[in-house]
Amino acid sequence: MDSKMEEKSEAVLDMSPTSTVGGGVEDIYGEDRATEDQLITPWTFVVSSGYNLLRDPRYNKGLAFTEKERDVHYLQGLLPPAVIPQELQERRLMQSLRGYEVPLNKYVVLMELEERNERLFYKLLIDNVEELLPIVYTPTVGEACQKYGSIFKRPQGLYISLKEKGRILEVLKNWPERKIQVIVVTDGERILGLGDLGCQGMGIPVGKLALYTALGGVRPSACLPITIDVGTNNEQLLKDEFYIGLRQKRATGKEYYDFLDEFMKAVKQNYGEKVLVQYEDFANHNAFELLAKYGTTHLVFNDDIQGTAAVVLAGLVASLKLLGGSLADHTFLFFGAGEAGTGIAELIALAISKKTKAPVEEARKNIWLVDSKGLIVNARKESLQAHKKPWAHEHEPVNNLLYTVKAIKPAAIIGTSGVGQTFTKEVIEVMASINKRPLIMALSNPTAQSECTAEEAYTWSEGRAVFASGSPFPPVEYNNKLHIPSQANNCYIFPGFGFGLVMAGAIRVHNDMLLAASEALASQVTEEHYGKGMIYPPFGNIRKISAHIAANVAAKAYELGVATRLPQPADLVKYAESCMYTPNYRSYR
Ligand SMILES: O=C([O-])CC(=O)C(=O)O
Ligand SMILES: [Mg+2]
Repeated sequence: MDSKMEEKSEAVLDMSPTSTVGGGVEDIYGEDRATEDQLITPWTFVVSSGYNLLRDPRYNKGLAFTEKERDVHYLQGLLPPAVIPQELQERRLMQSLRGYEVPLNKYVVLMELEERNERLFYKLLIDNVEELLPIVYTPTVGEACQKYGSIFKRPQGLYISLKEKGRILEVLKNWPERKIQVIVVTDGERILGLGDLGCQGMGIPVGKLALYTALGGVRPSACLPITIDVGTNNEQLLKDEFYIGLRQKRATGKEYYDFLDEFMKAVKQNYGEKVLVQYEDFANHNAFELLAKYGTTHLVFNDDIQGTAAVVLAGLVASLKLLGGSLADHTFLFFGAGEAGTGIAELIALAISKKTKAPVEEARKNIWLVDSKGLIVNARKESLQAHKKPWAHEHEPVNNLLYTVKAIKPAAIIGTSGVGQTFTKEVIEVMASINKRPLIMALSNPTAQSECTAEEAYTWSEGRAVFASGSPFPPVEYNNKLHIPSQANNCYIFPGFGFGLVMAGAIRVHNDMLLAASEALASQVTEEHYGKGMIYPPFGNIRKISAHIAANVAAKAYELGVATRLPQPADLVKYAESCMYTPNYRSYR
């Protein structure tokens, strides 16, 4: 970049209230204030018609355009004569989708549909959520990220790479929508349990935001997927001729944090205080720091730390119906002490402390964590990362999961390590010998990273396990009884949680909102579900569940004084339902 350009790009960032150039009220894009040498984006809005209308995924209806619409919008001749309703389009597409055996092919077909006809895509997703969730989300989305370079067709979100350093605000302005409510951002360093996938991690923000709309009701145009590309340490990708990202090792330290700081500032400048930034699949060594750093200045939420925590806490609370006792009566053992492990552990401790009025430090004592070096104990405290230190309890060192289970005798083992097949037959058998109903949570994603399968958990515990996993498993018949595994995945929480924040115009996230979301989810599990061994409600009702979560979260935001949309609606559940995006076609004048 030459020095003149640099000057300009710095100038564009200088839109502080102290700038000497005047600006109109709510001149959030700096267009009024800009001087001649400052850069702005020349926006135009056009009415779509004819061929362009068919190519516009937001408004395209394909063969569902009525005769009148075809007349008025210059579509005659551009479509075959048949006019078919959306329901028939849906039926036809589901039939063709079911014809594909390979899940990745289904993924590609669905993404193409999203690119072609957005409302039809969401109609399919909402009406067939249980069938399509494993395609647009874990496990298939993991494979899609691994092969993203080969299946890439069109960008579905914003790529912000180190090449754009100093110009991130301009890059944000290249996105065609201005009224963004939710951003999901990754830097691709820890995609599910698959590790560093660099720029190809984009599949995750795209998938998460599809669920924001389908499960939570946030309108698609208000969602923005972002991948921050600071390089990758994945040698295989660096050598892959089809890799779509920067071919360099990851930037770290000051360079990384300065870049993220520019991003966070640009986001606030461009979209204001109320845009939600959801951090997704960052590596542990950055995730905690980013959340702590921006939690006090921005509306940020880390799905892997906080979303997973709220979901798992809900499942634990629900499981008490099957296990008996209260949270404070049980011992929990985590295998994996990263974002998910410590995030869940901390929220359990907070929930116990609120209930028993004991200090959080006291509540932590029945919660044990194992990392790659073994049980986290006091003797290791000096060398532990900050997020692990609160979990160092007094115990002799143990560096094997089986021995740890024997020593700690937990009611639940919760796998959050990203390493598959670690809950062995011996581990489950010991859990079953200690507990009448051992709670086994194999949370790592995608399926191959699961600590054990549902079938293994039921078989090895002779049908007594209460089982939940991060990625879906089919029901298992054991001893003539059908066991229905639960899917303890953060997608139960984040869509409703984010929707609640947006609804209330919240400007900060608070732990009490996580507890509120968790309670709302647990309250949706019924006796019928318990009877089948389930500790989460089925996904079929997810929009209703999301409305309850959103309402509880919004209520908490109002109570805490961080809601800006006033006055508070009288019935928040009804209000949430009434605000949700619906995918049926609209009629065009
Ligand atoms: O994406 C999912 O399925 C859950 C999640 O956040 C992760 O595993 O990182
Ligand atoms: Mg994640």
